[in-house]
Amino acid sequence: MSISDAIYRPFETLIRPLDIPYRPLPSKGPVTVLLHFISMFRGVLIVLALASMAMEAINLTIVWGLSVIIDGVTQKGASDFLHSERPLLTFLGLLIFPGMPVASFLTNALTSHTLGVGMPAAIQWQGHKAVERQDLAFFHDLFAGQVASRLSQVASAVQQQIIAAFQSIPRFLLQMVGSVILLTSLSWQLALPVVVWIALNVALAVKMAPVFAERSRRTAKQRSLVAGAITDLYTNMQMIKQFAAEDSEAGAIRHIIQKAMHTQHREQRIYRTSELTVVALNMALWLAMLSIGFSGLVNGFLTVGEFVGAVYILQRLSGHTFTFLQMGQQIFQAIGTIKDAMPVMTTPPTITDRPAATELAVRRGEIRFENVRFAYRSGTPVIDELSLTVRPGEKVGLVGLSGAGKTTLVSLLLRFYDIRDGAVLIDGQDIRAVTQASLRRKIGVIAQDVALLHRSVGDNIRYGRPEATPDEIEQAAKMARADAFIADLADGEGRKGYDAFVGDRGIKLSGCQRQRVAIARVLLKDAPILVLDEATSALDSESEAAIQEKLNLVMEGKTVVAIAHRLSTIARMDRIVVLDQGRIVEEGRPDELVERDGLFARLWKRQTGGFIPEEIN
Ligand SMILES: Nc1ncnc2c1ncn2[C@@H]1O[C@H](COP(=O)(O)OP(=O)(O)OP(=O)(O)O)[C@@H](O)[C@H]1O
Repeated sequence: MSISDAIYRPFETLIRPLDIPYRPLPSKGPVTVLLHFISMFRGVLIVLALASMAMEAINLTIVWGLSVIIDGVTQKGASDFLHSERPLLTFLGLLIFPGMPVASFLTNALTSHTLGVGMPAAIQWQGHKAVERQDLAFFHDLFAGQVASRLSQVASAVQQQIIAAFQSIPRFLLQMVGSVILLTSLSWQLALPVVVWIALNVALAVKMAPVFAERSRRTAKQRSLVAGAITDLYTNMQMIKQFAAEDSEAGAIRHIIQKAMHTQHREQRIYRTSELTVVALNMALWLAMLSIGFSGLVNGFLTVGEFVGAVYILQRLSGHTFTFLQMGQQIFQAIGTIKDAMPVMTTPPTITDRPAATELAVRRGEIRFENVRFAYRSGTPVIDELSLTVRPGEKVGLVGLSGAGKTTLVSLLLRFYDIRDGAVLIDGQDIRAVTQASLRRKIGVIAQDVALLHRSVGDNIRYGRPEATPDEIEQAAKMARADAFIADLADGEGRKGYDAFVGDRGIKLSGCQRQRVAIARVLLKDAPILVLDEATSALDSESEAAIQEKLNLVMEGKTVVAIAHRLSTIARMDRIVVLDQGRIVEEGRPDELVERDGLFARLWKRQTGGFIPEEIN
């Protein structure tokens, strides 16, 4: 172990932020959130407060010693004083060294190594655990960038302020009380203006606190709006460039930044005005103290040592009021930041596992929707009294006009939303009575907009089954016919094949290649139920034939619910269910439905080039 390890490791490992068990954040207000995090680190924070109070006590003792030395030397002469007061001088010397540097190192190491690193990590981790539990509707309502920026703003604001508070508040309080006591012991006439000055400062702080809090909250909100808008822009850069909308988007961002600046200016005005008030109070205190001091020297109720001591105390006290004021501002800024981020961190998730939730056991793979009614927040039912049984191993195609409720129905099966009335059952088990994780593990999804993470292709396929071996991954890729293009992949960092990164959301792969990766992923997952959300967009016939062939492979032996747009998929289904405004209006084999001259037949007839048109007149 190196010397540096021996010195710093204990501070670095004093708290292990990622091992602290998750506790839901209180939702009663920003102060309760601050207290929540304070309680997480209370031991270290108490030590920090004691260490910084020790530093202040040392400082005050040195000031007291200084006035005793000045008076002793003037009264007894230097050499007599040195002889008679040796123990006092030794004590003061030990305080200066090693007392002061040791207390200072301890405070700084706890502040920077232990809390400065550990606290934001813990806050970010706990915040992430809170966000991760949220249901999909939460993410639809917020910019992802805004969520991320709020979390990191909270992490940095909270840690800075908690540390500053524990380091400075006890120290400042001790300094005030100690200064008043010390001044009183020197001369009560000197202590009096300080007491009045403290009372006026406290009154100012109490008056300004709510104003600071409100202004800070507004600034934090504007700041996260800027971050959210910019993230939204960068995420959709391709679309923006397609419309050559860079200039108009820049105009919008400019407007948001301008607004944020305006809010910050308003906030800073309040702070500067309070600072000016504090300066005026300090000036008044200096004037009062100097007048009393000089008249004390002239009239003999003060010695030179007492006067020098008083000036030194005053100089530190008035200097620290600024630090204290700044800290007050920062604490309010932190409270504002927390207040703004509270909806992100403390909204209780609406979809949760019941305490007695069991693991979903799929033996046959039957899906049953029983009188299901569902509406998004807007209120009008999107699924209306719908009953449908998908037999084990059956392949059901959902067909209907855009907005009929097909995607919603599939989201309900995955329990992305909870239904208002009715039940969704898999092999007789209500999906609300089983854990969400076990439900989603049993359902493979191939969505029309294949989402890939910015990781290697291999890792994206492994997402289907995290414990899969490299051999199994390659096997799945081979079955999905993805192996050929994967072998040729290379990214900017020189990674090749399965290790090559795919770009944000898989942007570096073609649509067809993304589909194949998605198919390999689902093949690897090998879930008994498959949900297929087919793209409406046209594929060239060769790609379509290739994808269809792979889909056959994935669907084999599974219960399938497919949002089917392509004729080739529709034809392959055992049964077609036609939805209109959240209700089943027709169902049957594809050929039967063509015969029956209903909505499906109309959709079928209007097909051009093999795809169902989005709208019919
Ligand atoms: N997250 C959401 N919040 C609120 N309303 C939604 C949401 N998602 C869908 N809707 C609404 O619910 C209705 C049904 O939408 P859904 O996506 O289920 O239709 P769909 O049949 O899958 O359509 P498409 O074929 O165009 O994908 C639509 O009116 C839509 O506006």
